[in-house]
Amino acid sequence: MARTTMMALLRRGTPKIPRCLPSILPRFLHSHATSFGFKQVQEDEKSKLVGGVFSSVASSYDLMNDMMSAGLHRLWKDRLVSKLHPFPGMKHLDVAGGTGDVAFRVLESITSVSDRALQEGLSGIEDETKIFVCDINPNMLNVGKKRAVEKGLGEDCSLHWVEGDAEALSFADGSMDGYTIAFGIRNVTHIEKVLSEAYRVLKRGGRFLCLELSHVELPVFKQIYDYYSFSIIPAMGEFLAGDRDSYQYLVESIRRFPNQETFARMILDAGFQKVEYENLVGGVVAIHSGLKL
Ligand SMILES: C[S@@+](CC[C@H](N)C(=O)[O-])C[C@H]1O[C@@H](n2cnc3c(N)ncnc32)[C@H](O)[C@@H]1O
Repeated sequence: MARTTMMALLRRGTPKIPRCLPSILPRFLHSHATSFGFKQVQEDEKSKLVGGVFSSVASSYDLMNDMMSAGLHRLWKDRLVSKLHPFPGMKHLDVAGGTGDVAFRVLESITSVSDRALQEGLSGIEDETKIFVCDINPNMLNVGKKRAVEKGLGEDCSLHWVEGDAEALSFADGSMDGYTIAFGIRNVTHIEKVLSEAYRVLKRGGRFLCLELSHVELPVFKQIYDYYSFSIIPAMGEFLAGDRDSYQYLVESIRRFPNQETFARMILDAGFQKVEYENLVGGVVAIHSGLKL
């Protein structure tokens, strides 16, 4: 009996592969482990988990930012935008733009340059400014759109809200004068892909700027900062936003992010030149910059 079955199989040739296997197989073969805070998860799971974090924190995000940083995030974002040197007519992309904090600042800065030029009687300034806020999470973008309306910018045709992934942008090659990413890059699965996409969409001469929570080296300050991060912030998340786990992830993800030097090297490897960084508050935050020449 067994012999006849074997013969039948041999006559039929190669056994049939289930039809769904080719589509499932690559996922098993190519999905690697990656970090989600201090946990190890599969790569394709990470973006879902990060999505869950930001959907959960969207409505309390701006309040929590103010509470956790004692309002300092506003100064850090001002610093980021001052390094961008925004100008009227600029095409700017703010990736992981969330609720629009950086984009509003870029627009404000451009408006004040335009107003000054008008006051000085300068004419002929090209003003087809376009600022794109790109984020993977529609909940964060929706909070941003509401804020734009509250600020009287609901009808402003310079601001564009785009749902999209930093690792695979929908913008054309060489289409942007500036690219910013604030507190976003440590949440992505492949930092290298984000950097190469930033490089691709920038024009020659375009500026890349990244504001990110970084690494504190000074020993005593580090101890205080660690205590604040791991004991106070998750408790604040629980008390103010009813969500301890998301804030626990946020602090863990900071420790997982490459240090200032390593990250600068990654930006260089993506093709950028004149790469430098500035530490703020002893390295709690760093602003990295580079040019596409
Ligand atoms: C901490 S928030 C920062 C928001 C804003 N840039 C700010 O500084 O207030 C991080 C944002 O990154 C977004 N994000 C995470 N992964 C992303 C990805 N792969 N592509 C685009 N946005 C992403 C989240 O949805 C979230 O809005």
